[in-house]
Formats: sequence, structure tokens, C-alpha cells
Amino acid sequence: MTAATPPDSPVPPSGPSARDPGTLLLLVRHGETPTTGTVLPGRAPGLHLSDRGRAQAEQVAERLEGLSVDALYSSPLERACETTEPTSARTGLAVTQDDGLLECDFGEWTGAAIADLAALPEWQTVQHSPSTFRFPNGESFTEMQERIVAAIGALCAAHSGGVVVCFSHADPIKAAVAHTLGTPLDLFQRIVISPGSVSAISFVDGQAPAVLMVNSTSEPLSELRGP
Ligand SMILES: O=C(O)[C@@H](CO)OP(=O)(O)O
Repeated sequence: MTAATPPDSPVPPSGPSARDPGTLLLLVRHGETPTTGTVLPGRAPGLHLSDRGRAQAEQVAERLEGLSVDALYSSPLERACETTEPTSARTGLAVTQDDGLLECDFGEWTGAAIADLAALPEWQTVQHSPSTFRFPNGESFTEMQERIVAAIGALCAAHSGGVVVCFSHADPIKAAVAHTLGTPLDLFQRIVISPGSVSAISFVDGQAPAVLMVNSTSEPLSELRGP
């Protein structure tokens, strides 16, 4: 037999819009570059945003209007840092570079044409069994996932209860979203993260993290914090 709930008992919080808004993490993929989709740029220096990529960066800043942002972090690579610039200008917040948000270290595959890589037998492993794959003289997908998950965990802990915006890269963001959803790393290629897109994760004490948005390129972001 279960005791009746007293009529004045508080209603338990049921999600991020309840009394405790928790910590809101926004993961932004950098805007397009001249080689996005054709070359695996990895950590090679000197790759900058295209005109379209700069427009996508502006759009991210516009979409953040109305959201009270506490901190901005970025992968140190140029294409990520350039994507932060309109948001930094609009919010007045400085950007802190964080190696935990870096692109995967693709090792000897860095700078290769994706069409050439797709012809290799190893490409099938990258697509279908990524948890077993290490890039030649580079990082494994498992290491990349552990790195990004640790990085965003530390940043959210440092800004508990706040809104944290992190600018990163496709594969690390896919791996972070997969981890939050409980999706096996071997299925993480099913998640699409487009240039200039925003994905949102909410962390509320005592609750499982909640994925609020994935690969969004148009929805207003202020509504993520409720009315
Ligand atoms: O080359 C790509 O498709 C992705 C992989 O993560 O890299 P980036 O997001 O840096 O463009």
C-alpha cells in the first residue's frame, strides 16, 4: 500500500524548464571553409572560413540574441576561432581556447581528399566500426570521444547553472551527442552535424543529461531557457 501524497507536496522537477534550469551547453560546429566536405582538414593550420562560413558565424550570433550567455570556448583552430568572432562581439565575452574542443587528430590522413580516403578499405571501419579505429599515427575515435566528453564536463562544472557555448568540429560534436544519448560510438556516424549548426545539451543536478537540439541551423536559441 502506498501512502497518499499530501496535497501541498512540491511537484518534483520534470526537466530543464522546472525550477532548476541547470547548465545549458551549446555545441557549435564552425562555419564552412573552402574545402568543407572534400578534404579532411584535421588539425592542419591555415584553414579559414569561406564567405558562406562567415555568414553562418553571423547567424549563430543572431540566433543567440536573448539568451544570457556566461562563457565562450573554442577549439584553437582558425576556422573555429573565426566562427566565434560575431558571437564574442555581440555578447562582449572573450573567447577561451580549449584543446579539449580540438578536431580529431587524423594523423597521416590529415589533409587528404575525402574521395581518396573513401576508396580505402579502412574507410568502411571508420563508417561502421569507428570504436575500433585509430587514425594512422593519430587519435582513436574512442580517445576523441573521451577527450570531448571530459572537456565539456569540466566547462559545464566551471559554469554550473549557466549557459556555455563551445565552438568545435563535426566529429567531436557527434561523439559528444552520441555519448549523451547513450548511442554506441559505432553508430555515431548516423548523427549529422552541419557547418554553423548548434546542438544543445542540458545538465540538471540529479537528472540524466537531456539533448534538447541536434544540428539546428535555424531555430531561435533563446527558447532553450524557457519563457
Ligand atoms: O572534415 C570534416 O568533415 C570534419 C570532421 O570532424 O571536420 P570539421 O568539422 O573540422 O570540418
